[in-house]
Amino acid sequence: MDAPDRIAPQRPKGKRNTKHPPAEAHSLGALIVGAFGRHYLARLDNGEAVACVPRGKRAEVVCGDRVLLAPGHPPLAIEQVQPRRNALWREDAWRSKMFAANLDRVLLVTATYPGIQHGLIGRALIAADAADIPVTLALNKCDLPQATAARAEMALYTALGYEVVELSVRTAPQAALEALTPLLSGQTTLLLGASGVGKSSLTNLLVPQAQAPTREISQALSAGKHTTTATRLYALPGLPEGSALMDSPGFQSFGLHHLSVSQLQHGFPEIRARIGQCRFQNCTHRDEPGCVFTTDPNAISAARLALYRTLYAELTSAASR
Ligand SMILES: Nc1nc2c(ncn2[C@@H]2O[C@H](COP(=O)(O)OP(=O)(O)OP(=O)(O)O)[C@@H](O)[C@H]2O)c(=O)[nH]1
Ligand SMILES: [Zn+2]
Repeated sequence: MDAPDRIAPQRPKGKRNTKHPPAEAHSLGALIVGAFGRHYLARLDNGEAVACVPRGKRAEVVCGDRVLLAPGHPPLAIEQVQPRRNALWREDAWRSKMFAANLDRVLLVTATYPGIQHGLIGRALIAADAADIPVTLALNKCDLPQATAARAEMALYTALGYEVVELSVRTAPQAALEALTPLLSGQTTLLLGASGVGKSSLTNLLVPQAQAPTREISQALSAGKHTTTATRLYALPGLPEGSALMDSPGFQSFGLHHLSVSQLQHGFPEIRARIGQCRFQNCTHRDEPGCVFTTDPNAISAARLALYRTLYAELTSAASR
């Protein structure tokens, strides 16, 4: 952990430095609800929203973090990040970057049209599994004629034990709300999906006030150029206290480079289920003789095996760099 993330040490009694009082004495507890590059928006425990910035250059702060802020004039300094329950990484051109913390669920939206992106789903399932965060898959645009074929494709995930919820956000918004309410109640949910699946439609349905404040906030923080990679956390109106939706527009892919091979394998339920069934105990399931995934065509689908092998190559080449 970087030094700026650590709490300021307690000074001995009687020698109190009034310029830098200990963090515990006056600091304000807050939740990071907006991340715009190096500018953050936090909600204080009294409900007030304030702009804040990390104290150290290298301090890592993400949406969903619980923090302690130094009192003063905004932007307030982020003095400490509380230990995270979990975190997720996103990939940009060259590296993985942490972007979300303290989640209860990932809601991954796909759509009958323009089609299901199995690579994105597979990566999301692995990233979330490694962070121990449950995933619910949503199939949107079930009003379209492509629904029958898409449903059949999604049956793969149901068979692997994942929950798949069917939605028609645009044509049946009330039914979508009813299907999602039990999942979202009292939880912090990260909403993800490829462009065009209906994610904005769903965000607007769940958080009607989402659009306007975002513009104001990003202008106030004069971080307009960062808004495409901004991550925000919205309280969900009409649901119990603590129900929140995290939105990360511009998200393209999960960062998986920090994962180990065993985390990768654990992220595939069908590989997890066959542990110990290959000839070699340390089989990597690529081209070893007697590998159950090569010899038994029912062990895993061809596409999922190909995804596993691609990710294996990515992880091991990243590790050797
Ligand atoms: N038929 C149908 N179309 C939908 C549904 N939900 C959203 N759409 C349409 O799908 C298109 C994409 O929806 P958006 O909400 O903009 O999707 P998005 O995932 O936010 O896409 P980006 O803005 O590109 O990130 C729009 O034309 C929506 O009207 C649905 O349930 N059924
Ligand atoms: Zn094997």
